[in-house]
Amino acid sequence: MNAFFIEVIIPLSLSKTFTYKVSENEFTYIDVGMRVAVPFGKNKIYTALVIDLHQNEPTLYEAKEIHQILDEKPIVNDFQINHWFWIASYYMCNIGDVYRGAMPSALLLESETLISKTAETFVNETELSDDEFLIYEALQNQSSLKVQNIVDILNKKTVLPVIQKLINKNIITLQEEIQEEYKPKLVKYIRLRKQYDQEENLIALLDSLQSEKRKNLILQYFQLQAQEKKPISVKLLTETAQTSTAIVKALVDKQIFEEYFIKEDRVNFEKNKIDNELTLSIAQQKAFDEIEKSFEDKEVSLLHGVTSSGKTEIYIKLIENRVSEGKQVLYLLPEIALTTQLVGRLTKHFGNKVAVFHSKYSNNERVEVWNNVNQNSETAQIVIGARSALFLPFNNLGLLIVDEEHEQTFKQQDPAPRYHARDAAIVLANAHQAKVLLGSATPSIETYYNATSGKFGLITLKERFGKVKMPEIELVDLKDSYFRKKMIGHFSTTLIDEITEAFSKNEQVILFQNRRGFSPVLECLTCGHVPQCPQCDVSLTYHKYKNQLRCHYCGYNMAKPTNCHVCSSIDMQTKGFGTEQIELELAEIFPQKNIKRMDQDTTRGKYSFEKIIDGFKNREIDVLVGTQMLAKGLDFDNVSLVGIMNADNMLYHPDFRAFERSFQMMTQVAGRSGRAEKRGKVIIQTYNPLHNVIQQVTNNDYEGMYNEQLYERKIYYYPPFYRLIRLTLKHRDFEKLKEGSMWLYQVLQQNLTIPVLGPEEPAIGRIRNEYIRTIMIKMPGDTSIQGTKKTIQKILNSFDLVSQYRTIKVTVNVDFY
Ligand SMILES: Nc1ncnc2c1ncn2[C@@H]1O[C@H](COP(=O)(O)OP(=O)(O)OP(=O)(O)O)[C@@H](O)[C@H]1O
Ligand SMILES: [Zn+2]
Repeated sequence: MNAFFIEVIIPLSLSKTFTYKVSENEFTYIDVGMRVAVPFGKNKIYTALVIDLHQNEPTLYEAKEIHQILDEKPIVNDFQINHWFWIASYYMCNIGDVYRGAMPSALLLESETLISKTAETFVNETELSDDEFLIYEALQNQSSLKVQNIVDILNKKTVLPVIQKLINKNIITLQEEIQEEYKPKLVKYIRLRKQYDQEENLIALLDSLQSEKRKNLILQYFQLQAQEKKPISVKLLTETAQTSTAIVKALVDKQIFEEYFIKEDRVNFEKNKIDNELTLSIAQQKAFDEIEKSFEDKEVSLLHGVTSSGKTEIYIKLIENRVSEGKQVLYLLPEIALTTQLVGRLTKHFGNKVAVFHSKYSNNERVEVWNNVNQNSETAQIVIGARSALFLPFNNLGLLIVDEEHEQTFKQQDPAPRYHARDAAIVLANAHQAKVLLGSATPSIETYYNATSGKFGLITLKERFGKVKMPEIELVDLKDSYFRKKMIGHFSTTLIDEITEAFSKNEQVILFQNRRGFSPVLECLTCGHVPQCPQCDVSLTYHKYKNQLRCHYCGYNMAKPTNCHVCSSIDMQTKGFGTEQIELELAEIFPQKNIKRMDQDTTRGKYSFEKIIDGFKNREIDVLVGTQMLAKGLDFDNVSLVGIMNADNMLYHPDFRAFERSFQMMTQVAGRSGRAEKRGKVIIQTYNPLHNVIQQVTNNDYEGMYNEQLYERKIYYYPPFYRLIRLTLKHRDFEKLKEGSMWLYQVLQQNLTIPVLGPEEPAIGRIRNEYIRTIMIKMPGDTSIQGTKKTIQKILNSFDLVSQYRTIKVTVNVDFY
């Protein structure tokens, strides 16, 4: 008798695929790329992916039968399956990790998933099937259900399709989702009531008003109206008239003014806005032609365009061409840059052909995009997304754009798969015979190396759009300023003067400080004790607003102590400074100004980032103080000044990329200044004004930075000349970890003929009570990478077999930088 089998991937951290038994009917029905529910382990059900159909009975175990088939058509294609296996092999992780990371979790239901009712959907009960109704009803009485509960309720095994249907109807959701609605910002505007359009009414009104202040306000209103020729916000009016909102409100109450609201993004602040028809400048057009030309013989090209050179508009033109050929386009961006701002710019050109995909989207939204891409639907012909968009079921890609390609967030660090989206995009493009365009004002050293050595095409754009000059950068020597007492808190008087000047012209300011919280540490002046995290080897950061000490690694927090835990002295002082302190100091110097902070602490909610961006764009916020979040391709037209509060702490990170990253970060932040018409200004406060990197930033000398760094990389065996693999070992038992990592190091050392370094205790040697050791392997460009990885994998497998080390967790990170 013939037996029929399928080969599947299970969404668990397992390197093997598994064989299941199917009937002959199922065998003819199933295709590669469909999902099947399968039993695995002790009575657990998982959503597995079919990658092969065959008739070879497994020899090591008896094949179980599948539970049920979940799809009518494949939802994953061969391009993806091949790409996922490539990722597993290149990044040395399990195929199950890749599958799990690649699929939206709504497509991976498993027996433990918690299901709950969607908050406000109106449900027409008569339209539900019996099974659907039973689940719906159960959720009226219970806040959540497991898949197993649903099996019991329906008294059948095949429940996943019903659950999927309810998800599609938006009646239920999976529990891990964040449910927060984004309401576009409404701005309050003011106008005189209609009857005062008539002059006699207006004169009568002015005569009747007793209060000079009120009269003045109305006169100011007219003056503004004549000047601005656009809606007048309450804020603008009170500012110009130098009066309080109370007076405005009094006039509203008296039925003289009326208030109305407009959605922020409908108001156009940009003076030289061009309508949908897009004309490239001469320089942009030239770059565009060069890119198309370079695509003729290069798979990958780099667009190296200075900040605000208008790279986005060039991308749009390139996308237009591919879309008209009927091809799919993927536009990858760092998560944080995926603002409504950019999405708006693209949808304006391509209307409903644009789909957006990133981690803050709900499960339902993600499944919808997945299905649209899979069906090659026009509504998802262009996908803008963060790195995970790379896993969507594209079957006809023509172009992949990786914007801000130097951003380290393209590399996934945890959990596996620890892939680099830029590099994985190049591999995917190859399979589709699609082209890749990398874009950046500050390319990574590796990419620039590939571009100058002829592997990639290189297109350079040196001028800003509108021929605006690059910002003028002024260095302030902090040592000198402190010595001459020209400092107010952490602000040099030069910076304060420039801020005052910007305010006087109604221009906005961005201040950059690469550290959140109020100050890094609290120190006892008597005994020198600095409170430490009990679970990690780091000192706690002081957050003034919450009056807390917090650990930035594990989230541990405690109320700020009033006296030292060691010597009981009450002389505790803060050292160093973060964004919170800058915000507070500035608020003291400029009490009337609206100062907001943008860092991890203020942007946790689904749309909190957007809200701050909107407020700033809207000019309701005068100063934005923030961490590197500010450096991600944001486009504001009224920022004339950028201040970098302290350039030095970035430079001294223990990392081979510290100088490259400092250059990128400062150049990018500086690039937010003066983007519309006028040349912007940047003040960099530093103790090292003569430091090469600071000089390179000041002179906008990317090549200088590149050449110097490349030289260092060469002599110290770093990328692009060497590829690095880092092994991280963790255990709660310090001695065991020490022994185990030494064992692993020695075996690697004996079996590899390339540099193996370590085992090293990293700068933070313990996190969440686990001690950490790292081992680094350096592979020269000319070694067989696949062969070396195989050897490493074998050694790791044997490490796992040593019984006393079995509890040591080892993670592998390929190209971890
Ligand atoms: N051809 C064009 N027509 C009209 N406006 C343009 C054009 N090209 C660019 N701009 C405007 O110039 C500004 C800068 O462009 P863009 O944001 O694309 O720069 P960028 O090169 O991506 O800069 P960064 O690297 O700093 O993010 C934007 O406000 C954009 O709308
Ligand atoms: Zn901690």
